[in-house]
Amino acid sequence: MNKQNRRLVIVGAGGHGKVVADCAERMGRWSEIVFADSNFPTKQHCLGFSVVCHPDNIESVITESTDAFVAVGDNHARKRIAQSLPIPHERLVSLVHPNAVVSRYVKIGQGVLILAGAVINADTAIEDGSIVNTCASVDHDCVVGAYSHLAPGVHLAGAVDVGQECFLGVGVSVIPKVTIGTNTIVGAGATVIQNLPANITAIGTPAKQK
Ligand SMILES: CC(=O)SCCNC(=O)CCNC(=O)[C@H](O)C(C)(C)COP(=O)(O)OP(=O)(O)OC[C@H]1O[C@@H](n2cnc3c(N)ncnc32)[C@H](O)[C@@H]1OP(=O)(O)O
Repeated sequence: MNKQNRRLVIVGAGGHGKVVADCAERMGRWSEIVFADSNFPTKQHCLGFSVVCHPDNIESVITESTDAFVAVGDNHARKRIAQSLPIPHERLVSLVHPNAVVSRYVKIGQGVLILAGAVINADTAIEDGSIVNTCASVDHDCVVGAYSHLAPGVHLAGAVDVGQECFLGVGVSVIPKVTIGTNTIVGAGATVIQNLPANITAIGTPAKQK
């Protein structure tokens, strides 16, 4: 990709948006990074990058040389926004921080974020719209389902299957071969030692339904 010609529009200029912009800048692939945010026009800048439009008007700033990224922490909102963006799927880019260690045998979807200090080992899949946050690790043969979020310091052992739109809070650990059902939340600091069903919140060590 020619850096001279490409612009990145980040949707969401909140705290998560700052981390995303910093990551994108470090990647050095875009000549210009701007935001679309629902507080526009009141909010004009974020970290020194311009806020150029409201997300409802994002079409006005998208050209053939524009890529986009949705920097919204809430899994369901991120999915909804990503799926309604007026941009070809392949230009909903994934961001991998240069200080993440990602095996070349990892399959990464569109709109994925992998932040500094993350380690992702071989034969793992990180599906569309997922977040592997700062210093999280995902070991061999795992699946992180679409629009899930592994918060900072989450550790997945080998062959863990995290369903779609799950949220694992800061510092969660998961032992090998565990499956976590779709849309389940695991509270900060929990240790998951057995399968968790879909649509629950689990906390504690060992993790149990709240
Ligand atoms: C860069 C970033 O910041 S990324 C974002 C990272 N964010 C996180 O990691 C947040 C993780 N969130 C949590 O752990 C939350 O506490 C949740 C989602 C598990 C629960 O949230 P809520 O439903 O609002 O629960 P609430 O705060 O009302 O607590 C309910 C009970 O569960 C307990 N509880 C809540 N979270 C936890 C937890 N992680 N571990 C153990 N107990 C917990 C509370 O002490 C409370 O107990 P009580 O009823 O005996 O008083």
